[in-house]
Amino acid sequence: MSQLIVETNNLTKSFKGAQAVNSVNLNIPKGSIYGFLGPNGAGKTTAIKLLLGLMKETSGSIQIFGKDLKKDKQMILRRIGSLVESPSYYGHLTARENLQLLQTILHVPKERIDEVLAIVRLEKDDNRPVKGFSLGMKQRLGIASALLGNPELLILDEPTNGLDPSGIIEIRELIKSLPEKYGVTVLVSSHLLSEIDQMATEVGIISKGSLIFQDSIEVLRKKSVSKIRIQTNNSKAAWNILVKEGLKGEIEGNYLSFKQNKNKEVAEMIRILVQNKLDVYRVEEVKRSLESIFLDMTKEEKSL
Ligand SMILES: Nc1ncnc2c1ncn2[C@@H]1O[C@H](COP(=O)(O)OP(=O)(O)OP(=O)(O)O)[C@@H](O)[C@H]1O
Repeated sequence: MSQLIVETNNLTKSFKGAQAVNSVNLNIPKGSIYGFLGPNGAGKTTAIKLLLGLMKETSGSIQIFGKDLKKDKQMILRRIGSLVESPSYYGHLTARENLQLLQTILHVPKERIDEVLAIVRLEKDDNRPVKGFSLGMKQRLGIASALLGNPELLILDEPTNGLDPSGIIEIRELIKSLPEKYGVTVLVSSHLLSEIDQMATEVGIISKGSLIFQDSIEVLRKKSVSKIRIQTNNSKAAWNILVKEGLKGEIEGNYLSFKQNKNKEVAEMIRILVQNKLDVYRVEEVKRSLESIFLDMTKEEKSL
């Protein structure tokens, strides 16, 4: 198993008895883009604040870079960059001036400012006051600030919230490039599955404080099993013939639907129907969308 950058053990945070984060075991592998997915109020921000030591857990423990957050907080936090809620900056100062302030606090070389401006593609706007920036540009400056200290782990809480479609694509592409180009592990939260689907390699789904799914994006995608729908000139007759041949299917309106979806099985079904003089109008593959899987998981709150 690959090395875990973040590992939590029964992490729990209660507010007046209500559990915002409930026995969560996060496993974030090194070099991954971990998509932390959940509807609004599910507990994402609370969990992230616990990882950043901004809040104290009620129970459980947090290991980051293989060290206990309670024991080695300063050392761990120095190796993390984060963007939680809106980025903070001075609007009357330029992007470069804002980064210079941070650079002196973090004691990183001046050249790092040009590097992070280039990573987030703000090098041409570096001398403009930030108050004139678009939301997407401000968000990119927030990510530049988070990257300034050369972090090994970058934590981004809903970084695309409030952005227009082109801003969303820019931020997504930027995040996707980070592990490979700069060796950073990324934890990114979102309430949109489509967002996570397009950038994450690992996924954790949180609902009402509990982690209900955690695995690779491929495993989540496999849950969208497909079925085959066939439309003929006589659904009932077609169904009778195929069932007699041992194929299990269902009638759905004008269509027959079958779980058999291997090429050979589909070809066999069509051959049987044609040999029995039925007209085959359409053969389609229907996939359950990831969106519907996510909705089912978060509605039923059952572990998968
Ligand atoms: N400081 C607090 N005091 C009391 N309750 C809180 C506090 N912070 C969060 N909560 C509650 O904890 C639960 C989880 O909230 P959290 O902000 O972590 O969710 P979230 O998944 O980040 O959602 P969103 O995307 O809307 O921010 C919510 O029910 C929220 O009301």
